[in-house]
Amino acid sequence: MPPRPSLPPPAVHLVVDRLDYGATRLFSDLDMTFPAGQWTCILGPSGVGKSTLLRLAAGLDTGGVLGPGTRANAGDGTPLTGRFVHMGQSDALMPWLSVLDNVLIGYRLRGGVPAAIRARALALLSEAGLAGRAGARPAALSGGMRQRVALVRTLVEDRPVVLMDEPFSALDPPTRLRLGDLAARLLAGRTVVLVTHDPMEALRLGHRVLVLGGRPARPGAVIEPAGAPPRPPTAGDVTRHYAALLTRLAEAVDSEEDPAP
Ligand SMILES: Nc1ncnc2c1ncn2[C@@H]1O[C@H](COP(=O)(O)OP(=O)(O)OP(=O)(O)O)[C@@H](O)[C@H]1O
Repeated sequence: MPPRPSLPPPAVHLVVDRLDYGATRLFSDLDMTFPAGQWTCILGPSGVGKSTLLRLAAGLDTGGVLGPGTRANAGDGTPLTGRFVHMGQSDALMPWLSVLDNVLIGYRLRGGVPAAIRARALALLSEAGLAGRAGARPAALSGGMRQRVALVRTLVEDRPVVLMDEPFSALDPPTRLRLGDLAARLLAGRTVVLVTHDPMEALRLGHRVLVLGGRPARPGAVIEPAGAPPRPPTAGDVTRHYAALLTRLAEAVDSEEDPAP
């Protein structure tokens, strides 16, 4: 059984009246809700704004000029502070800390690491194929190993809302499959927003799958594959939606490269 989150998962409500980078308006009149306890997987062309959307949901600085109505809250309007964890594209590992201390850095900064959390971190490192690496420094690891450490750090945080930006991108396909299953199992019942470039991964892991496209960027129609995640790659609804999702992605890429006059 996955551990129960210490707090019930809220929905995430993101409103962006506008976000500009110079003359480019990345978002305008965006209003999205990520339902409580579900995985929403977001795909879209490179540069469309997926990482920025995730940063906005996390309340992080985007470096852009925001409209005054921009806000990210729980579905009931309360702040998300302390209830989410954000895993960005960079692994953000501290080079001077060991793998285990990197995984536990949130607890260390908050004043202490309970013995049960330390044991859980070690168990998760083992499940992520990093048994025996707990004492290593990040520089001694491959890119895929470092990404797995960042994933374990995210999982150990035990937050009801999890925002992940391409968490499996540096992994070989079998490891990617295995760690996707691990994350789905451990994060069942949480509110998860996952950015990925992999339609198969989105259809395997998502309760809801959508493509972000256009400029300003907008979410397309939501696909809701049947069955509980993680679905095997051969699941009927994974294969059934795969071609349509690829087509939607290709259309979104085409519209980026060849905007209408
Ligand atoms: N701090 C910034 N200053 C200027 N432009 C920015 C900044 N951050 C993002 N952008 C621009 O905003 C757009 C969206 O970036 P973002 O990283 O969100 O895209 P993405 O969809 O996540 O791309 P990828 O799939 O390649 O990771 C890009 O054109 C990017 O160049």
